[in-house]
Amino acid sequence: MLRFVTSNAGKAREASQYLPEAVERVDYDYPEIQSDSLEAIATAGARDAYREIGEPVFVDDSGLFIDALGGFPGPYSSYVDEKLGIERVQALAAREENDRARFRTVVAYADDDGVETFEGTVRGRIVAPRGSGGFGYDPIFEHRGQTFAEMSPEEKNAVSHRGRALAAFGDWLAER
Ligand SMILES: O=c1nc[nH]c2c1ncn2[C@H]1C[C@H](O)[C@@H](COP(=O)(O)OP(=O)(O)OP(=O)(O)O)O1
Ligand SMILES: [Mg+2]
Repeated sequence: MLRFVTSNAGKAREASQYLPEAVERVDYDYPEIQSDSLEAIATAGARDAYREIGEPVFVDDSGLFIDALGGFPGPYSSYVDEKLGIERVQALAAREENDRARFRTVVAYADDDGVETFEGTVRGRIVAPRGSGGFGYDPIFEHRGQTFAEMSPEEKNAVSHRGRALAAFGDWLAER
């Protein structure tokens, strides 16, 4: 059994696919360090959560990086979603000519041997909100003509940043 430490139910729903063991969500909001690096944030979070919970755990730190805005909101995606909301982020992006963006996830797994990280990226475009599935920025992120909020969870996982990071994590778990 794998423990996924996250305050985000949407992440937890997507996490069981690709992993060779059952996933149990631990709803603990570990302190997030401030950094430009998702790797650094996820690594510190996994270490902290492992210390707190006393069992092997993994965490997921993700962000939306908009090319024309220098990668904003990036590692601050959660804060910006909370303070501005996705419609205002989309409005900022709509003022630019270049609508390209990428989502990134870093999964960090911590146990007695230390921390291992796994990365996933997907490229897309920022569009006016469409769709009712998914969570967070999904309605404004379009990949091959569909927003992530217009995809089923399986369709999103098959192409998403999180799906790719989880697949790499799953391969590592299966081989270790
Ligand atoms: O697949 C995704 N599709 C759309 N939006 C997403 C996705 N993945 C993360 N997001 C949003 C959620 C949060 O606003 C920010 C990441 O912040 P991040 O700190 O990683 O997540 P969180 O604070 O919601 O949960 P946690 O307790 O695991 O830290 O980007
Ligand atoms: Mg967070």
